[in-house]
Amino acid sequence: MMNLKEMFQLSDRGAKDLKKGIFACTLTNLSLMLSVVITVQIFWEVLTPLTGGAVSWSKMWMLFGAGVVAVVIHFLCCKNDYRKTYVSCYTAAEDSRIRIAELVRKFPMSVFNNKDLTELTTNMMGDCASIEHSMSHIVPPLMANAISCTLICICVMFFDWRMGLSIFCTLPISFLIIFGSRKAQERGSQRQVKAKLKASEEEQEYLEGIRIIKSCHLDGERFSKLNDALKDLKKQSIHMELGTSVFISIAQFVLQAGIGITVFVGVHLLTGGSITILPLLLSLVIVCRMYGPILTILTLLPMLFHTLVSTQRMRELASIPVMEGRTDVPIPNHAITFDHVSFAYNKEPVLKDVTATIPEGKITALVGPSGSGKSTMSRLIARFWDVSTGTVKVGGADVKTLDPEYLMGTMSFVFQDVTLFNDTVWNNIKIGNLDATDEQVLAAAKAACCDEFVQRLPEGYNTLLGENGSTLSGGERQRISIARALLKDAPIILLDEATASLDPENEVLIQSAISRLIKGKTVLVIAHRLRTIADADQILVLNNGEIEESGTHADLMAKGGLYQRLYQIQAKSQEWAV
Ligand SMILES: Nc1ncnc2c1ncn2[C@@H]1O[C@H](COP(=O)(O)OP(=O)(O)OP(=O)(O)O)[C@@H](O)[C@H]1O
Repeated sequence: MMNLKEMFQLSDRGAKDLKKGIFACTLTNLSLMLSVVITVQIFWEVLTPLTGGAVSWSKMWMLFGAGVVAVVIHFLCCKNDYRKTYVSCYTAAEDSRIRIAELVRKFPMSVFNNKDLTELTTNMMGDCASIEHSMSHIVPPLMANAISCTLICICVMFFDWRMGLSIFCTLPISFLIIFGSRKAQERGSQRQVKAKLKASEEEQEYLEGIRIIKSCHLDGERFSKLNDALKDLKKQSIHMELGTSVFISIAQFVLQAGIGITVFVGVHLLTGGSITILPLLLSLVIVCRMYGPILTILTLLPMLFHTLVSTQRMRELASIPVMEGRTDVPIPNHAITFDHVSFAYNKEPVLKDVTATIPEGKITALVGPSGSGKSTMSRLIARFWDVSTGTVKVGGADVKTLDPEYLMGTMSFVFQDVTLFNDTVWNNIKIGNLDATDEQVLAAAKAACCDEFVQRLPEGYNTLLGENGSTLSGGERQRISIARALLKDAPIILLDEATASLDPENEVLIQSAISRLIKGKTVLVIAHRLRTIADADQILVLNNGEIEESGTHADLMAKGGLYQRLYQIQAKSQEWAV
């Protein structure tokens, strides 16, 4: 049988806290029964004149006093229950979210090809929220009610087994109805979760593409896709709720038939002289008090089944193999080698038997037609993906054996599509090296030609950049990413040159920033504008996943092959005018 930790994908701390929450909730439930017992005693005392006796006021005062103590005990139990339950649920949700975030960091990029970001966001936020809700509002009351009901059931059985049987005889049938419908309820939950994912995906696509939608008048078509997804979500949610409520209602109806049975059996036993009025009274109070928690259990169980669908998805996420490797392998130099490397994202080969060396401290340019595999080569160096055959080595160490974060410590990336965080300019630069001093951050910003445009921003380096730095121009964003790389000061630089034509001023600034960045480093530059790499120490020409030519600019121009053709086409294109 699965334990709580496994069932809800909790950390050790989360499982321990959940047990504490259940214990506290059980105490609260039992403390409530104290007042029931005292109420029955008071009734009994009040009814004494009916049996020819007299009310004992000293006993009555004692019972009132006990009632006040019972209320105080119940209040203290509730307080403890709230504290334990809510601390445990929010701590567990925090642990789960952090664990998923750490897992995601270690996933190979192939995972992101099969899973989109909406699904991961749903895992991180939706599923964790569902577990958070279960741990606060479902599991502790469910378990506590089950424990306290069992204890009370045992006590009642000892007190009078016939009354006990009549109170609880409908219970097994109600539970059978709920458990018997579990598969159907889970299917409903899965369909609802699927519809939720689809709706989130459509919403995200709609919002991200809003500019294209407006400019191309796609409002009707794109909106109808979103509309359909939202309608389906509504339909699945209603089906799920209605499907569940049918079973809950039947189970509750069956359970409440127990009240009639208790009254019937009680009166029968009383008139037959088998019991006195006190056990009958006690049974009636218990049946009224007990059915509340049992009805709650019947309602909470389907919610628990729903949560278990979420935890199953988290279990699947946790079972994806992460990229691991060693951190104690020395990397004595920073030359990079490709040794008979072949690679495919899916079935179609993208790199075919590539063998090449990117020498230490030199600039190697990678050129070739679009889709020839240039970016793929740089991704394999950084171990974003693992090669299918052959080896990629950095400083003689096979990157497949290295821990991805350890490997990443040796290199800096400057991509075309710069990712900026919704934070200040300063913090966006500092991401390159969180241990850098203020002087170092400022020096990197100046060397990357950022200082001048940052000074013009309303709050300088403290200006918030907005989501993905949407307030900056392409050239400014690229300069921030160069400043990050300068700050990181890694020995290997992987540079993806901007394809978008920059204005001459920006281009000069970026070129000068890049020259500072690459000084003395092992550089692999993916070049789109061939004139910028004429001085590279080595140029590798990729075509259709194979290295077709290599040499210096002069060698390749003299050879008259693909490089020369590409160079001439670009030179011609610069003469074009609109
Ligand atoms: N994540 C991915 N999943 C599947 N296929 C991919 C993925 N990334 C790239 N490809 C495919 O691999 C091939 C090589 O892509 P790559 O980005 O390496 O080419 P490139 O030479 O850098 O192109 P460009 O100059 O246009 O940026 C292309 O056919 C592309 O469609």
